Amino acid sequence: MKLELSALGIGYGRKTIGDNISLSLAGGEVLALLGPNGAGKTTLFKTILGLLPIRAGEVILDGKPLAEWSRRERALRIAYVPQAHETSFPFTVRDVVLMGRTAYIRPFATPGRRDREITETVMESVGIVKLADAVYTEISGGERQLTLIARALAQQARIVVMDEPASSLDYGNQMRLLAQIRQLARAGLSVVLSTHNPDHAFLAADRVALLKDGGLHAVGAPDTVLTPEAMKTIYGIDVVIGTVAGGGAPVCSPRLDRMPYRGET
Ligand SMILES: Nc1ncnc2c1ncn2[C@@H]1O[C@H](COP(=O)(O)OP(=O)(O)OP(=O)(O)O)[C@@H](O)[C@H]1O
Repeated sequence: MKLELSALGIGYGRKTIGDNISLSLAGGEVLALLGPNGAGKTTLFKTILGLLPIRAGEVILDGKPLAEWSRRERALRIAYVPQAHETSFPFTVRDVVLMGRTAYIRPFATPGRRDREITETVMESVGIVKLADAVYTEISGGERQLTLIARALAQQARIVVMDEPASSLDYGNQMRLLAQIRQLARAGLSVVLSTHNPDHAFLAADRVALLKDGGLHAVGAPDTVLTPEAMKTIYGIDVVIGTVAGGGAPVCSPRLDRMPYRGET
């Protein structure tokens, strides 16, 4: 399963948000998308998913333009983890996860045993079994995020698009999610995730794409793209990037001597 964006233009109505975005995603690859607030990450994801119209260029899914796949065919191939703050009806967590099986259930049919088994398995794998009967609108932001991740996994698509999947998770769940993303990639799935944390890209991504001012600023391996120069250009922050002794992963750390509060008493 391969996803290709070719000179893609994204936006809303007459408003252009991004242009000339060309990217490809291979099977088994994890791509992290970074960029400032409002850069267009969610807009790009929604365009890839067919939720927003393509303004220019093409999205090619497995050799065929996105528009030529039916909604159901797309759902069998691409799963989406939206940002968790988007509201929803008061379903139980189990029902929300089961919704990931929709594309597999015939119209007017009820979920079968296999759908229910897969639902239980993915709830187990993201650690939300104890929440299964809780009402989705009455759980925490992080628990909602885990529920949406489980729903996407239940969909068993070959491509998973995740919009800031770690943003509300505690430190343990962030690391477990990143490990799970690597596990999905090892199983041949492709994952695109947006993140505001460069360390997450170092931990889990094969490639990084930096989105800025409506276009791709850089695409490549995390250690070639996430440089102090790029962080300064994208976020306006001076950082150092290095590996922590004692087995730590590469980290991006702000330079204390350049922090705005430097000099305060
Ligand atoms: N429904 C909409 N109609 C018109 N413009 C929109 C709409 N939703 C978002 N925008 C605009 O599109 C731009 C990109 O928004 P988007 O949500 O894609 O950014 P993002 O990179 O995901 O940001 P963040 O990191 O803050 O989540 C923003 O300037 C925003 O104001």
